Amino acid sequence: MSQFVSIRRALHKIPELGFQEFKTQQYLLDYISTLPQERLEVKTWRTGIFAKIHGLQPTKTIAYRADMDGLPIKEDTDVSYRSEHEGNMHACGHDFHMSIALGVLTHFVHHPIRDDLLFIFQPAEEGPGGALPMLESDTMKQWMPDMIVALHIAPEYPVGTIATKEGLLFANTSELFIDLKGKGGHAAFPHLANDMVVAACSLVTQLQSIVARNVDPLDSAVITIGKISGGTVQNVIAERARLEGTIRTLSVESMQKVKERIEAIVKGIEIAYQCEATIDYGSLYHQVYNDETLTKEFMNFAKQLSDVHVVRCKEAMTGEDFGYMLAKIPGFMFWLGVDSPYGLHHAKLAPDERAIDKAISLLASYISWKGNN
Ligand SMILES: CC(=O)N[C@@H](CCC[C@H](N)C(=O)O)C(=O)O
Repeated sequence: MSQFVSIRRALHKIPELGFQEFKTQQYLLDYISTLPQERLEVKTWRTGIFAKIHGLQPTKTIAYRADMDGLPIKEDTDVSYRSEHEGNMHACGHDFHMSIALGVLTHFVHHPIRDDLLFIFQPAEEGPGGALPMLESDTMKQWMPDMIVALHIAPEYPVGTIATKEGLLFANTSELFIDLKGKGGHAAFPHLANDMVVAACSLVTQLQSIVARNVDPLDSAVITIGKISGGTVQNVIAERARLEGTIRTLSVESMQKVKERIEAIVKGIEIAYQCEATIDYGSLYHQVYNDETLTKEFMNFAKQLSDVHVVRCKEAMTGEDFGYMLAKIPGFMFWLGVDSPYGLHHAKLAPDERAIDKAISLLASYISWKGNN
């Protein structure tokens, strides 16, 4: 087994939620401290890490970003290295992203190139978002790169395939939390209460009409309610209910429109169910918009490699706070095929680890080429 597959397995065992990546950060720092230090400079930022490799005669800085957090999902695999943090799982591949970053970093510590390289280990991608505050940190201002690259595992593509496109790759996202407060009461006397379970069910159904009836069909949007909670016991009418979800839109205009419609529908629920409602949009993520020139150049570069198959994909309704970095720094993100029968955010996600060494070798050759030219 390659060194970076065992690193991935070690990281897979210790998934931590956003801004709680303490063990993960320590693991990465411990590994980085074993490397030759002459050209390395390492700084921490909250639970994240910046690692700079000083180039031989730098003309620019090339950055590579890997996210670090896991998800609050109970792993349902029987692999020997499954999560030891009950209830948390690396179900979005960030364990892959980090081990690949360490592999590329290790390569360049041993084989420095002309340009400076900056490795960014970023916390809290799944929420509340580490990219924006990290971008505004003093270290980032001091080491601001000239270009930036990141990847995301893609269960639907075979190992050896990468997929990307110029321009828009991932959607604009906004979290969505709606709290409803009515009047609880005895299950036998519904006329004396305002039932928030019924209000919540009606609200979920009405929210689905927004995408169907208010968004331009040629401009995609998604509203997903991933979690509903409410009530206390089977024979008590619920006084409170909470909906937790996410909004995805391809355009900024549609995001605005969707929010206006959510607010109007929620006002209607307040009137119809004689309750109070509050809406919280949580964290927002900027769309991932790939630099046209750099993406095209990368795709052309990768096409020349015999063991890489390049696909020009469609945009996806996934979100990524890497979009904030791309809004400021030219660069791109690409999908890395890992061929799992279960998708991202699934408790049985089983990415093929052969993708790790393939990604390290692709990135090492691309960055060597880019950082010497
Ligand atoms: C690649 C990926 O799966 N990203 C997450 C980002 C979540 C953003 C935020 N918590 C939200 O739900 O809006 C995704 O769910 O797309």
